[in-house]
Amino acid sequence: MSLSLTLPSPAKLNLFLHIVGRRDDGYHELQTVFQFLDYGDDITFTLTGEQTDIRLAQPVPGVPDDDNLIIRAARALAAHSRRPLPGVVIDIEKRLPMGGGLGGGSSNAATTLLGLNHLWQLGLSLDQLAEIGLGLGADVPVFVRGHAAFGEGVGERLTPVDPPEDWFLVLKPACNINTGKIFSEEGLTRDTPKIKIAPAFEGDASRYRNDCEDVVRKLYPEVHQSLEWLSQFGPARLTGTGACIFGRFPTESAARIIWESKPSGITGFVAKGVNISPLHKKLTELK
Ligand SMILES: C[C@](O)(CO)[C@H](O)COP(=O)(O)OP(=O)(O)OC[C@H]1O[C@@H](n2ccc(N)nc2=O)[C@H](O)[C@@H]1O
Ligand SMILES: Nc1ncnc2c1ncn2[C@@H]1O[C@H](COP(=O)(O)OP(=O)(O)OP(=O)(O)O)[C@@H](O)[C@H]1O
Repeated sequence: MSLSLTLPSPAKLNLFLHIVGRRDDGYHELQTVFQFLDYGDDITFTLTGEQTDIRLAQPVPGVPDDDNLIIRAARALAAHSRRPLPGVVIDIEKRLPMGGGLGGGSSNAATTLLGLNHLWQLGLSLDQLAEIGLGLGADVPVFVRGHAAFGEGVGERLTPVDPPEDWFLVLKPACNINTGKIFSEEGLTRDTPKIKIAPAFEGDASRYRNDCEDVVRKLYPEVHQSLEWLSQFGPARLTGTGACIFGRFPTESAARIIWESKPSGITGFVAKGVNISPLHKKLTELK
C-alpha cells in the first residue's frame, strides 16, 4: 500500500433549495437536490511514523487548524477507532471559494473521512462514515455517500437521484455570505410546500427554486447583478446560501462561450455536473 494518497474533494450544487419548515432547535428543514461537479480541491494524505499525529502541511488561509474541517474529520475518525494509528500530514490544494455555497469545507471533511478510512484500513461502512460526517456538518453525508441525491431534513436524509449531467457555468460574485446570517433573516421564505416524492428530474426551473435567493439578492447587490447578467442566457440560480450562482448548459462549449463574455471582477469556472462523486470514482479505481 502506498504511503501517500491524493484524492479529489469536489464541489456540490444545490440544483434547487426549498425551505419547508423549522425544527425546535432553530435549524431549517430543507428539500434540495445535490449534484456534484467534476471540479474541486485535491487533498494529499501522507502517512508518517509518528503515532496519531494529525496535521496540515500548511494552514488554509483564514481558518485556524483546530477549526479546519479536515482536522476535525481526521480527529473524529481517530476517536471513533479507539486505537493507535499512524500519523498523517494532510496537504490541500484549494480551488473552491470558501463560503460560496459549493460545500468546500464539507467536501474536504468527507474526503478526509474516506481517505483515512482507506489509508488507516479501518473498514468503516459509508453509513458509519456518514454518521460521523453529520456531526461535522449537514452537507457532509452527501459527499460521503457520493451519489447525487434528493436531500431532506437538514440535508441528511438522502434519496439517490439522477439529474441530467449537464455543464455548468459557476460564477462567484465578489462577496462572501455567512450561511447563519441568511438563515436568521426575517424575510426568508420558510413555508414552501413539501414535495411528496424525490423529483425524478430537475429540469423545470419554474417549479423549483432557491428560497434564499430573494433575501440574498436584497442583501448582496453583487449577487443580484450577477444573476441578472447570467439569466440573459437561461435560468440562473443560487447554490446553497450563495454567494455562487450557476447556469446550466447542454455542452461545454456553450458554457465556455458565456464564460468568455462575463463581466470583469467576477471569478468562476466551467464544470460538468456528475451524479457519481469524483472521490468515489477514484476510490473505486484504487480497489
Ligand atoms: C445551505 C446548505 O449549503 C444547503 O446544502 C447547507 O444546509 C448548509 O449547511 P452547513 O454549511 O453545514 O451549515 P452550517 O455552516 O453548519 O450552518 C450555519 C448556521 O446556519 C443555520 N442553518 C444551517 C443549516 C440549516 N439547515 N438550517 C439552519 O438554520 C444555523 O443557524 C447554523 O448554525
Ligand atoms: N477545509 C476547509 N475548507 C473551507 N472552509 C473551511 C474548512 N474548514 C473549515 N472551514 C470553514 O467553513 C466555512 C464555510 O466554508 P465552505 O467552503 O464549506 O462554505 P460553503 O461553500 O458556503 O458551504 P455550504 O454550501 O456547506 O454552506 C469557511 O468560511 C471556513 O471558516
